[in-house]
Amino acid sequence: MNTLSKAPTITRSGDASLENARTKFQCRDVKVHYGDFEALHGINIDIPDRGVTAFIGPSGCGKSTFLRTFNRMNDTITGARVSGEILMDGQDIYAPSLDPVLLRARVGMVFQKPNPFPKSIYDNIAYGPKIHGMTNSKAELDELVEKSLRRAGLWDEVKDRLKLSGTGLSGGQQQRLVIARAIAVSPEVILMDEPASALDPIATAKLEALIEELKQNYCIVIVTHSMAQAARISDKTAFFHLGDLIEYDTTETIFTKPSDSRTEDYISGRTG
Ligand SMILES: Nc1ncnc2c1ncn2[C@@H]1O[C@H](COP(=O)(O)OP(=O)(O)OP(=O)(O)O)[C@@H](O)[C@H]1O
Repeated sequence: MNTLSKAPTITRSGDASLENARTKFQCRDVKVHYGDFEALHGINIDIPDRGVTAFIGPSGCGKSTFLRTFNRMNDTITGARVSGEILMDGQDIYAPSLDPVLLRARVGMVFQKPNPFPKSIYDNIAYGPKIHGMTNSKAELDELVEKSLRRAGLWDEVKDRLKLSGTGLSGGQQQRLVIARAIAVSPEVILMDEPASALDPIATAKLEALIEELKQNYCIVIVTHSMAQAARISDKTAFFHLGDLIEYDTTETIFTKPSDSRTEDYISGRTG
C-alpha cells in the first residue's frame, strides 16, 4: 500500500535498533530549477534514518532548496521545478498520486524564524492532530498536546499558560513550540532550516539538546551556517558548493580529514 497517497493514518514502524543504519531518503540525480536557472545540478545522496544529517556550504549553494525537496515545499514556489528521484522508505515522494499534505505531516519542517500560528499555545499543537483526525475526544487531544510539549522540552515552561498566545513566548520557546507542533502529527522526519540562527546561546543550547534527544526517534536534516553546530550535533555532514554536493561523510571525517580542498577551505573559514 502506498501510505503516502492513502489512509490518513500516520504511524511509525520498525525496530529502533535495526533502523539505526536504515536509509530514509534515497536521492538520485535531483535537480531543481527556478525558471531557467538550475540551482541544484543532480544530487545523489542517501539520508539515514534516526540521526542528524547536516547540510553545510556557502550562501546560495542550494542547501535550503535541497532541504525543501524532502517535503515538496518547492511545489509552493512559483517557477520551481524538481526532477530526478527522491524515495522515502522506497516510495517516490514525487509520484503524482502522492498527497503533499500527508507527506508534510510525515516530514515536518522548522524554519529559521520561529513561526507559531497566531493562536493559543494549546491550539498551535492541537491544530494538526485535529485536521488529520488523530484523536477521538478532548481528553485524547489534551494528552497529545501535553505529550508533544513534553517531548519538545517545553511543557514545564508553558503548562500554566496554554491558553495564551504562542507568539508571546520567547524566540527559543517559540522554536520549541514549532517543534512540538511538528511532533504532534507523528512525523518521521524533521527538516530544520537554520533553526537556531535567531536564537541566543542559551536557547541554542536548549535546542541542540532537544535535537540530540529527538534523533533517537526521528530522521533529522538540518541546514546550518554554524560549523561548530554541525560538528556538535550531526552524525553525517554534506557539503554543498554552487549547486553541487561536493562531499558527504560522517561528520567526524568531514571535519577532521575532508577529501576535497573546497570542503577543507570552507570548514576552516578560508571561503564562505
Ligand atoms: N524562489 C527562488 N527563485 C529564484 N531563485 C531562487 C529562489 N530560491 C533560491 N533561489 C536561488 O537558488 C540558489 C540556491 O538558493 P538556496 O536558498 O537554496 O541556497 P542556500 O545554500 O540555502 O543559501 P543560504 O545559506 O544563503 O540560505 C541561489 O542562487 C538562489 O538565489
